[in-house]
Amino acid sequence: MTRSASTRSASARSTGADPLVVDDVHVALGGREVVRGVSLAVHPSEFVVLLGSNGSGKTTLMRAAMGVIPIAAGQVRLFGTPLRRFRDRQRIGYVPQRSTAAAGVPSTVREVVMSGRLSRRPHAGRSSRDDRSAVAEAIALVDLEDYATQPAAELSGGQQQRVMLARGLASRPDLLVLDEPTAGVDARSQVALAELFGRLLGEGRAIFMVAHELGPFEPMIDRAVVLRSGKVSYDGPCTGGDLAAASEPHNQHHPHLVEPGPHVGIDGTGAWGA
Ligand SMILES: Nc1ncnc2c1ncn2[C@@H]1O[C@H](COP(=O)(O)OP(=O)(O)OP(=O)(O)O)[C@@H](O)[C@H]1O
Repeated sequence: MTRSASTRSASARSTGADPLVVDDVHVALGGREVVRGVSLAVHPSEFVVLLGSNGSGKTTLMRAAMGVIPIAAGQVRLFGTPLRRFRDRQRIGYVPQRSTAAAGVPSTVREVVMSGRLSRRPHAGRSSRDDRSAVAEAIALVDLEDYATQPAAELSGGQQQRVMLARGLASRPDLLVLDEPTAGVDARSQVALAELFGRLLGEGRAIFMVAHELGPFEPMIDRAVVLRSGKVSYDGPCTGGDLAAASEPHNQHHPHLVEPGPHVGIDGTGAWGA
């Protein structure tokens, strides 16, 4: 069992700058402002989830915070450095929404995961021993050792998502940024993912994740931030009625907040599904 979220944060927060600070950020897409003055922070070793109904701006905010799309106003700081000056990309493992390992290129699982080391090797070239051991470690973390030399495109959808997660972990990031990593992932794999997150958080890494359901992650989450029409409608603990109230009436994606289902503990089977 992992330490409680609050204990983890209290001990880790004393060291280093916050992995992510979003300060009054506005983002426009197609001439429409879809993120409207959002502020939030992810502290060291914290697990923060971003919730909200479809179209509330979660992916847009995450992409803007990662520098993928421009910010119209406001500021993002990564590990204390303004986004435009941030160069330590290896400190962040970003796994975008619906990312699959099948990009039409016949790369093996190991090659896809190795591409996650590029931020540590700006001049490319041959991989180092450290690169290779980090890649092996990341593949082991998602339990895909048996598939390392197989073409990634031949794996199931769930396995490909794990390949992309391993790619995000390959640089041994201090902040993991994940856009719906559990979409379409079966309950057993979610439990395994929660166990993996518990280990990463225990090592002092922070996680910022877009989710539609909290499932087995709930006990380890420090804070939930809810977006509604591009604005923060809630920022606080992910238990209790306040979160459910903030999500109303757009809580169709958070059925557990309305009607708790059977609880899946993080000490479950720990095995990944297919
Ligand atoms: N390229 C684009 N051009 C114009 N509008 C866009 C574009 N991409 C997204 N939008 C709009 O921006 C709004 C926010 O979309 P976004 O994908 O950030 O929401 P979301 O909360 O992540 O939704 P979901 O839960 O469905 O992933 C939506 O109204 C969407 O239609």
